[in-house]
Amino acid sequence: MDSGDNKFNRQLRSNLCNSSLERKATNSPSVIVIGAGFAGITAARSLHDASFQVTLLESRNRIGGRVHTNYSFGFPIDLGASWLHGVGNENPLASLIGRLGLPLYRTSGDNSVLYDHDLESYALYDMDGNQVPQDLVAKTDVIRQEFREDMSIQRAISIVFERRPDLRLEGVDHKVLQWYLCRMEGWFAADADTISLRGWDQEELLPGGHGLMVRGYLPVLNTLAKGLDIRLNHRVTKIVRGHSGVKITVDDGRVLVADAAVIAVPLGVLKSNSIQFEPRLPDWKEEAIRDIGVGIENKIVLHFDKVFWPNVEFLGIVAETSYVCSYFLNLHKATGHRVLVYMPSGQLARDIEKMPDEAAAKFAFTQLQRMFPNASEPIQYLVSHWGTDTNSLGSYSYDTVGKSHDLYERLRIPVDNLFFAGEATSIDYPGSVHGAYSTGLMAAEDCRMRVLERHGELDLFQPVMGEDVPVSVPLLISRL
Ligand SMILES: Cc1cc2nc3c(=O)[nH]c(=O)nc-3n(C[C@H](O)[C@H](O)[C@H](O)COP(=O)(O)OP(=O)(O)OC[C@H]3O[C@@H](n4cnc5c(N)ncnc54)[C@H](O)[C@@H]3O)c2cc1C
Repeated sequence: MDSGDNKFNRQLRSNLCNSSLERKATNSPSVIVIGAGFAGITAARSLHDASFQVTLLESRNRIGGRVHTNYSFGFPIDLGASWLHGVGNENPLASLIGRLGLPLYRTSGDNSVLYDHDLESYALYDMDGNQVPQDLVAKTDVIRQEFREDMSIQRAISIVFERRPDLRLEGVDHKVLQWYLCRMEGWFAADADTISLRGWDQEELLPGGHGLMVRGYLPVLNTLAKGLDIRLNHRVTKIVRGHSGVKITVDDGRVLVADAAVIAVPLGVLKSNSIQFEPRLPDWKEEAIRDIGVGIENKIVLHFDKVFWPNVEFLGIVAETSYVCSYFLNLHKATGHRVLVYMPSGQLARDIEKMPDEAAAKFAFTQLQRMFPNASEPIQYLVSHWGTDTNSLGSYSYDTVGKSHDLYERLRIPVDNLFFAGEATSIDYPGSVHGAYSTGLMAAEDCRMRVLERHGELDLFQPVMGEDVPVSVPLLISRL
């Protein structure tokens, strides 16, 4: 009987006759990295520096993925990630950003309201002077301990209110609570009725607060990508693995082969099954792909010719439901540019993504007019589409109700000579740039070890770049 491996080798040999097949003719181990976002570029950089032959395949006509610095206003605007979460040496990206001398604008302290997705630093008081949400948080935590089954945050809050009607908020207090929920939904890019109570405040936050990348994230990416063999407009459609290598098919029919592959495409893309795996991925991997949530957050960026709003970091509208609440990031305070960024998430983001860009910009402007009836019309706008873009199909991952946080680790674990990277493979920092970066380093190291073990050449190659590079230049942070 023919073993799967023999079949695979025969197939490879026959493909060598195919003019559309490419393989590099050198002896060093070869790796194909799929997806030139932060994770993929980091993995490719690391393996390249460890003397591997690396080819990086990217479906878009640009690098960066969910990091996308746009210059059409004449200055940098990040349409995807814009904050470094955890502005301190513990952040794996700190040394690189510090060496590049890129300035950061800290928008908050560690426990500020802005990023307090676990609701704990509320400063909301009821008419009697009680700090209501603190109590709400404590009671919500009791619900978590009491119920063995996981539930959504929204369900937990309603149980608290059923038991303690005195905690129910009325009038503006209720609306302000909805606004905080709206902020929390922004953090997870998902609605409160889908966010897991168990996972909700379990995320590890690095110390140092949150710093906006004032000049955009692109310079960091460009530095990591320097000198790499990056093939843009190469959408991978099929991945075949066997003991002797991997065979990767691109949408124009070309086939590339290598010793191993690092898969660094977004979780939303894996969920869509637009990449065929042969043989199929194991059940535990498919379950992880299915069960980790992917949320949506978008940015509608409005550029004005004059400033008509107050000099605060965030502007918000409170309302009866979190869906109707909204908030704008004031980039003028951080960068000096006359720009406000509207950031809808969850269902609202999904609904807005169905609109043409002009209507979406108008919608955001209408929200602004509710605060400033005399607001002048924007002179330019930009609208992101992270939910419907086939290259992302979502903004970032989050814990859904009843699913274990270990799924992130399952998504990361290699399958034969396939290694997985990307924000959704980070058990410590999912949904972040530094999480994606760390997983790129990890996948590269796993790949290097496994491939060299197989080649019996573990001593011949340099280790991939580690996270413990000394920080020689401090971060440039305004508002310390
Ligand atoms: C609106 C928004 C705001 C955010 N804000 C922040 C923030 O302030 N701070 C923060 O830390 N994080 C933030 N994030 C999250 C952060 O951007 C992501 O966690 C991180 O960039 C993900 O990197 P990645 O390499 O895992 O994936 P990606 O950056 O998505 O890279 C994957 C790459 O794979 C490519 N690809 C897809 N399909 C294929 C295919 N079939 N073949 C080849 N290539 C393919 C894609 O084009 C993409 O380039 C934000 C995200 C969004 C969307």
